[in-house]
Order: sequence, then structure tokens, then C-alpha cells
Amino acid sequence: MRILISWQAYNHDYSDSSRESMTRYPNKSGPSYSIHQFFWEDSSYEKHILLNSSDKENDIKNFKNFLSTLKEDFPNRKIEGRKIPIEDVISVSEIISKLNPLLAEFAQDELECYISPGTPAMQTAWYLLGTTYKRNLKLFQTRPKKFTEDGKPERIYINLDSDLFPANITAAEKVIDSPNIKSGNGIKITKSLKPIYLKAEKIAQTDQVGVLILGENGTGKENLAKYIHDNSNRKHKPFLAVNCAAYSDELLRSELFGYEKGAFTGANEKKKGIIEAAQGGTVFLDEIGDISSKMQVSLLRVLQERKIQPVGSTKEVEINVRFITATNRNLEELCEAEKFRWDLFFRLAVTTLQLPALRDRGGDEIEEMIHHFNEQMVDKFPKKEKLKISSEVIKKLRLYAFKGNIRELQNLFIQFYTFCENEVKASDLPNRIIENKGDPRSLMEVEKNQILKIYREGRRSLVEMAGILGCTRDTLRKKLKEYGVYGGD
Ligand SMILES: Nc1ncnc2c1ncn2[C@@H]1O[C@H](COP(=O)(O)OP(=O)(O)OP(=O)(O)O)[C@@H](O)[C@H]1O
Repeated sequence: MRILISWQAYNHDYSDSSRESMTRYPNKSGPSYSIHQFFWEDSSYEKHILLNSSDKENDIKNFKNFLSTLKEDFPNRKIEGRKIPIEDVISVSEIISKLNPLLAEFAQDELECYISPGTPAMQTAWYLLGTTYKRNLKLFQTRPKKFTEDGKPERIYINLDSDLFPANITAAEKVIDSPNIKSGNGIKITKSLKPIYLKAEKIAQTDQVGVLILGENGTGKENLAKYIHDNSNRKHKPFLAVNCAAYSDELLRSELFGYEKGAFTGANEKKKGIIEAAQGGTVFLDEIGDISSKMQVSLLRVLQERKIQPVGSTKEVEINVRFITATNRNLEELCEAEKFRWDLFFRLAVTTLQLPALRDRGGDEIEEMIHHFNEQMVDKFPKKEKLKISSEVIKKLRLYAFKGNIRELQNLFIQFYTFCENEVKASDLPNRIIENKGDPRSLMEVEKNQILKIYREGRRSLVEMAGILGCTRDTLRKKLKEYGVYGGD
């Protein structure tokens, strides 16, 4: 299907300029109306998705009126209004993260985005998405009629291949049908992980879309990266992971890019770097927030030019790998503090996936993971029978605030299978868990759990969520920011 997508223009689509007016009148010379008047017929569009970025009651009411006018004046056209609330209309990363699911939804269709309406950040987001979804997305803008000779606005398509745009992120070679998300290969996909793995599958199908995975240590970031690789066209090629924080700057450079014989003391042999070794596959860069500013510049160059230069070499090597990155730090804050480059951030975080901490997934999911690891360890310790886990142990683990997340729980099971015979009793638990008297969670943690639960159910605006939680939208926004999830999903 050929689909036109655009944001509504809050100023120019109405004839009055005040957004505070209770009733605003559609401007029939405005951009959204003009597109129907002048370009629809020639373009054989089958549908127009008009996006509304506000969740204010008055804006929504006026948006609905605007849609009714369009539908009345152009009765045979399919015009769909979509609410995509943007909290911060100058945050490119938020806009990209909200538009991505929409574009993924229409990955099989031919899309044209009219980028003139909206804030500069919205236009930047379209550009970046345009380079990503090149396969099925075209962008155009219009020159207003006062600047044209024939008194009609002029449509100008944007050449995404021009030198103005970094050439690295081209779109998928092939879209694979989405299978059902199922646990397997040692990964247990519980209810709270399902939407994240579903999104990951869509990302997997759009080759080379930058994806940044966020989450505390041990929440399963590498597992998720591997899942993306395994569901992509690169699955038969290598998946190589590097923990960037584990190396000094120079070592990381030679690990990633390789080196020539004699490049430095001890370089007795030429060595391929991880990126070259992963040709055709995926490189997972963990702890990306910890790389030096010099390394950030090098990585940005690699992403833009798709070439690497081994240490001590004058030749460049062309590369074809997908990069997936992860961090447990707040990269946007690092950018604001000028410790991380915004341009690199935007390349890496075209899409983001946030993994929840195990303690925020609730007792039921902790229990599911307990049973999962109990099953898993029987295979790993073949001489053992499956251990019986006493109800006291389950109760203690359900209430424990696993700072090391899934890894901590998994390690516990390795201990159980190493030391316990037949049954795990409360006395087999480490002191830190035994001493966790009663419910260790403070009121603040209970509040956090509840807020995150509602937030992760998804598809609700801030206003709706605030209504359910009985707080104001501003309080909710503040809390979500505090928890580091605001705008990242
Ligand atoms: N959904 C899951 N089901 C089963 N096991 C899991 C799941 N997610 C993670 N694990 C296991 O938990 C451990 C930690 O996962 P992983 O290494 O992916 O976390 P991480 O977030 O990348 O950690 P770090 O930030 O410390 O590098 C691994 O052994 C992994 O196999």
C-alpha cells in the first residue's frame, strides 16, 4: 500500500495562531490541507496517516475537528489520525523511539513522509529514519506557494543518497515473517520481556538499524543482542561481543580494528580485529557509555564510512557488520554533560530497548525464573536429579531485590547444584538473602514497581497512566525520568 505520513502542524494547519483557543479553525492553505489539495491525485496514495503529537485535551479535540474537515472535503480518501504523544518535541531520540514502531508496522508498505510540518527535531528524526528505512521510505518537503511561480506549492523529494547524509545505515535486504515469540535456547521470555523481544524481532528484520540496549548489569542485554542477531539475515555469520569497559583505549582499538605486525611492542603477528572477524555478522559492543572521546570519534567514522583501519596500517578495510550496543548508564545524561557525542548517540540509538531489573518484574516472574533455572541446571549437571526447592526458599527469593539481576539468580542455581543434595532449604541460601527479613522493599520500591508495571503494560498516554495511578502527569513524568525509562521505550 502507498501511504502518506505527516505530523500535524500545530500553527500552520489552523487559521488562528493561538494554541490556547478552545476551538481552532482548519487553515485550508495550511500544509496538511494543501497536500490533499495539490498532491494527492498525482501520487496515488491509498492512505494518509496524520500524526498528532499532543495529549492535551484541547489539542486532541481540535485535531479531531481538523480530521473531520479533511474527511468531509475529501470524502473518498482514507485518512487516519494517530496519536503519538511526544513529551519533549525537541528530543530527537524520543521522537525516533516513538516513530520507529510505526515505521516497523508498515515495513511492507511504500511510505512517503511529508516532513515540512513539525518541529526541527521532528524533521531531524525523519532524516535519520529516512537513512535507516531507505528501502521503503521516501521523504519530501514543500516550497510554499508564495515562493513558486505557478502559485502552487512545489514538492521536493529529499535525496537520501546525497553526501549530506551518512551512508551507513541502509535498510533491510529482506523482511522475514515474524514468528511467535517463544522461550528457547536457554532464554526464558516472561510476560514483561515479551514486548521487548517482540520489538527486538522487528528490529532484527530491518538490517543495520542502530539499536541501543539499556538495562542494569545482568538483566540480559547480551542475550537480547544475540536474539536480534539470531533472528536477522546475519544469523549464519558470527556474533561477536566486546565489553568495552574491560579494555584500555589502545587495547580496545587493537581488539576492534586489529593491527599490523610491528604496530606496537609485542605485535609480533598481524591480527584481525573483532569487527573484521565478524564480517557479515554482528558485533555487540557492551558498556558503550564507557569508551573514551577519542574512541567515540573512531567509532563514529566506522559507522559512517563502513571502513576500518587496523592499527599501524595505511590501508582501510571495508566492513559489513551490524553493530548492537548496550549500556547500564544514562547515555543522554552523558551527552548533556558532554562526555558522550550526540552524533554518535543518535546513530547508536535509532531504536532503544530497555530491559527491566529482575526486582521490578515482580515475584511471579522471579518464581518463573527460579523454575526455569532449576530445569536448565539439570541438563548442565547431568549426574544430579532435579532439586526440590522448598517453599521457604521460593518465598525468600521472591522478596529479594537481586542487585545482580538474572545473572545473580542463575549463579545461585549453580551453587545449589554444586552443593545441595535433593532439596534446596532456606539454610542453603547465602546470608544476604537469609537476612533479608520480611519484605525488604521500602515504600519507594513498592511505588516504583507499581508505576513501572503500568508503564510497561504500554500503549497508554502519560495522562491515562497518571489517572490509573492517581497522581498528576508531571509527577509521573518525574518518576519515570528518575527510574531512567522515560522516553526510552
Ligand atoms: N531471559 C533470560 N532467560 C534465561 N537466562 C537469561 C535471560 N536473560 C539473561 N539470562 C542469563 O543471565 C546471565 C546474564 O545475562 P547477560 O550477560 O545477557 O546480561 P547483561 O545485561 O549483558 O550483563 P552485563 O551488563 O553484566 O554484561 C547470562 O548467563 C544469561 O544467559
